[in-house]
Amino acid sequence: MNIVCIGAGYVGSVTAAAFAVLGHTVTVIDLDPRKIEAIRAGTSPIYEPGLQELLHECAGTTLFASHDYDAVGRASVVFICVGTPSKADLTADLSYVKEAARTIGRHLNPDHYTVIVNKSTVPVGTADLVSSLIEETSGLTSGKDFDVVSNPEFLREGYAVEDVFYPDRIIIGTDSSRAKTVMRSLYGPVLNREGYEMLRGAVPAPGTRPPAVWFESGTKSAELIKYASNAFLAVKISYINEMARLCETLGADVTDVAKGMGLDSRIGHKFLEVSSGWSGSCFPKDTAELLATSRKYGCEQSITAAAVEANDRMLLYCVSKVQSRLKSLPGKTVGLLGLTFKPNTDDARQTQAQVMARQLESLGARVKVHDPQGMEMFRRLNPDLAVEYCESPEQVLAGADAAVLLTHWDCYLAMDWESARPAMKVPYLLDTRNVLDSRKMLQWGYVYEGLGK
Ligand SMILES: NC(=O)c1ccc[n+]([C@@H]2O[C@H](COP(=O)([O-])OP(=O)(O)OC[C@H]3O[C@@H](n4cnc5c(N)ncnc54)[C@H](O)[C@@H]3O)[C@@H](O)[C@H]2O)c1
Ligand SMILES: O=c1ccn([C@@H]2O[C@H](COP(=O)(O)OP(=O)(O)O[C@H]3O[C@H](CO)[C@@H](O)[C@H](O)[C@H]3O)[C@@H](O)[C@H]2O)c(=O)[nH]1
Repeated sequence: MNIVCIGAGYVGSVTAAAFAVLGHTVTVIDLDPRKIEAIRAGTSPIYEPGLQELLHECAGTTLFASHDYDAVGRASVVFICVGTPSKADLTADLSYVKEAARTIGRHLNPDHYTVIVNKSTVPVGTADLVSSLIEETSGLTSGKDFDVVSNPEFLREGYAVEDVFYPDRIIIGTDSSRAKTVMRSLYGPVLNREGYEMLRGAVPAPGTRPPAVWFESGTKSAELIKYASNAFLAVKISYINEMARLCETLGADVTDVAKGMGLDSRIGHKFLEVSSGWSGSCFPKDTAELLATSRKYGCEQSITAAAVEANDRMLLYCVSKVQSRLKSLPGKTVGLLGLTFKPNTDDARQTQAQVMARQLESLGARVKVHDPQGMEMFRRLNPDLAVEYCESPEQVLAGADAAVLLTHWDCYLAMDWESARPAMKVPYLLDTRNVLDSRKMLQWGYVYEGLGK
């Protein structure tokens, strides 16, 4: 099939590479010339494990990149994978989706049927909006010349390649049987887990993951499934983080509590890992949009609202731990390890580190930071922060009065903490992920604190 992906970001570049490796002819379109150049050269425009290998395999043979929309006229399927960040009023900014829809309309081929698939996370009703914008600029008729399908994406950054080939479910929101047939044929190899042979071991062996579930619904339900899923996961994390604070007060251990809870198959172990809170380019904006829309329709999602509040409180609680340990922050140096919202990504949009660095600076502390992949984006997104960017975690610890481990990158787990300790002015370490060996850290002279213990 001839496929187009509009947007070469975290979703678009992985989606495009995956379908290209499965043998389709794919053109990825972006406005950013650096991303186009990178894909053409077979190099990854983002840091995502496994993506580089996929791009290397298909760039220039089945995968092409362009800044113009000409390939839309040849495509049977056009994916929309552009960003939907929050606007000032916290609703989703649909300007990129609308612009993409209008431009697709100007390039659609009237001589053949096209399916336009929205993968961006968008408010309920956006598929209908996209459909009417395409009708406006193409002069074609929805349901006859083209259909718009809602196909929300559930990939996780850091595991995006694995998730695209081995999704839990594929949600297809459309009433058009013609569009459903096209989508089923496109996703056939993914449903049948056929990607493995072609990927030469880049993803888990067949049989190690349960089969994907194909689920059809109306467009509105499909759009809401995405927000409902993200909000539910955010609730789960906020729940365990709040429980962690209770554990500290009562003398229980949240790791044991989470393990014990997770043994109930109705609850499960996933998303019960303690942290300073959830963050990143999805949960904050998606919970905000869900709340804004639900309020607009007089149907506030109070559980999601509580999860957001608890999440904000959790981060302030971590700041207060540092503050109470150091007594006063002016003149003190605090090191932050981890600027991305999770390991194995360079994505530094809306992270815990961003909020914590701001809080600490406003309280008078000097802040030093390190991240193995996220420093460039963090610096670009936070030009007003006066933080010192360090080349190594050891450099962050040197001379610091306190350090906070925010993101559990492997390099922080593997570093020589024993040798790094003497360089700290005060060896206080707050491990917000509970990933370091507390016994060893204490033995090496750290004033070590986890969360919920
Ligand atoms: N990042 C994730 O893990 C993830 C997972 C699932 C769903 N989503 C959703 O998918 C969407 C995309 O997310 P992302 O993280 O990939 O975004 P991103 O910001 O990384 O990438 C979006 C890309 O679209 C390009 N773009 C914008 N307008 C364009 C236009 N008119 N024509 C061509 N290109 C255009 C931008 O230049 C950018 O490269 C969002 O709605 C997001 O919520 C993201
Ligand atoms: O037990 C946990 C699990 C996660 N987190 C944090 O929660 C945030 C989100 O983590 P994760 O969900 O793994 O990252 P994303 O890549 O943002 O993926 C989420 O957001 C995507 C964009 O919508 C969806 O596609 C995915 O299904 C959904 O998991 C990060 O800050 C994590 O550190 C925790 O604190 N504890």
